[in-house]
Amino acid sequence: MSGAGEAKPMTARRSGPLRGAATIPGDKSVSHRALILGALSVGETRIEGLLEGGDVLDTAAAMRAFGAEVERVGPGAWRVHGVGVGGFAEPDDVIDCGNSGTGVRLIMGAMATTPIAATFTGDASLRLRPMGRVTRPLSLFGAAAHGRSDGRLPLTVIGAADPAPIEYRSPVASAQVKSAVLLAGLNAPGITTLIESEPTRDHTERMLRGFGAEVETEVTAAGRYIRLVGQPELRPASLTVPRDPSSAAFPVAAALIVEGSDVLVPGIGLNPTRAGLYATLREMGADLTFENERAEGGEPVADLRARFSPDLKGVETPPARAASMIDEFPILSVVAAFADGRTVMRGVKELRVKESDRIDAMARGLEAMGVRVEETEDSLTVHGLGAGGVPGGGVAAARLDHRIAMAFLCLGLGARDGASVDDASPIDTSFPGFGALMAGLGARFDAATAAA
Ligand SMILES: O=C(O)C1=C[C@@H](OP(=O)(O)O)[C@@H](O)[C@H](O)C1
Ligand SMILES: C=C(OP(=O)(O)O)C(=O)O
Repeated sequence: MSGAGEAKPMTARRSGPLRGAATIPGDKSVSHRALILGALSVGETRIEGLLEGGDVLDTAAAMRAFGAEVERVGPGAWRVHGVGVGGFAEPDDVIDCGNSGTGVRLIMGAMATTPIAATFTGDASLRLRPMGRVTRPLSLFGAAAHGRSDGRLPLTVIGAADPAPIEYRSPVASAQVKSAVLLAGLNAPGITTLIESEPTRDHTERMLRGFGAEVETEVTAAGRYIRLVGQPELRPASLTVPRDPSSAAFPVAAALIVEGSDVLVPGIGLNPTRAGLYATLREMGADLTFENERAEGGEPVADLRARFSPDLKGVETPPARAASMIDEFPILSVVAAFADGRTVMRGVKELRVKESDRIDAMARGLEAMGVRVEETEDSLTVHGLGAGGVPGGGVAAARLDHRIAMAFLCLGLGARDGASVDDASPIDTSFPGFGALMAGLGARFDAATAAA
């Protein structure tokens, strides 16, 4: 869905207490992988709790274009009839991955070792994002990629007819790069090895095992060696997608900064490779508890409870933690504005190549709300104003970035004069129903830009 829709300006007013339980949609990372691995297995996969946001719906459409049967059988309930490893058909049109870096990069990996060609595109945000990080390792399997300069979309991948397995050390801490290499390795004979220096989210490895592939991870002083045995026959699976911790972060953060709040978000995925925000919030002094810790669908989950936290303190987040909270820095920056003292986020240059340059988007938006910030290429510092101390009243540019839009709407709920975003429409890519869910807790969003 790459058409530029109409912008939807939105304003959040300063809110009374947020209270109640909030049902968060399914995890976006797990949802993409469930559709792709379902399409690569032989037979019928059943998925419950699939995220029905724009990004994942684009991946579902792409899997159909490569020949899988993908059918919605009820709310969040999907059926995928796969074509098997190496069984992808050549799509007869361009694959449009909309706003989704995960979608396009994982699908390029999944088709790169099958002798077919596919052309990929996306919306104005995705067309600016670097694809060379994926096409470079895919070329080592024997695939070719022809795109715009700097590997930008639109881009055509010609899959390798006679793929050879590779050993590849990822130069960036990226689960998308890792996953693209592992998915390509599925159709290469022998062992494909991906080495990462920092752990990144491991949903691909977990789910590949669940579909019957042999994947082992060895942690050494030289890095994490992830080895996949190629050309398995993937068995279809029945899986339930955990609720998305990256989406849960928004109502949780809003509860921490709005006086009198007490919010429960049940059944949230708490895979340690995703949980860095929650560790950070606790270090800041957040009143955050984890109840009913359990395992669901191969992933650890818990019920999170967040209460208003008037005594938050600024902290430093170390580079080694960045990957485990990479999508949460926008909302952490908002919480940091309501803390006492400085919060310094280090090792975050990957934020510059997300749906927007998130360091710049947060810095300019926070300044518009009366918050002082400093940035370097690789860090963001927010000078907190304490509980109730954020003036707000500005308009933040969302820049086609769902997380920037949600972060500033949450800020408005705790700021003296509220906050506006110029376009809330990207929110549907990852968190359909965000406005209704927040309204259910007591938040007020108006469809207009009130601030000047
Ligand atoms: O693999 C995934 O599902 C994702 C990996 C991360 O991207 P990078 O791999 O680029 O860090 C993250 O930002 C994205 O939202 C989802
Ligand atoms: C970076 C994100 O997604 P993607 O890379 O899949 O576009 C995100 O959801 O914050």
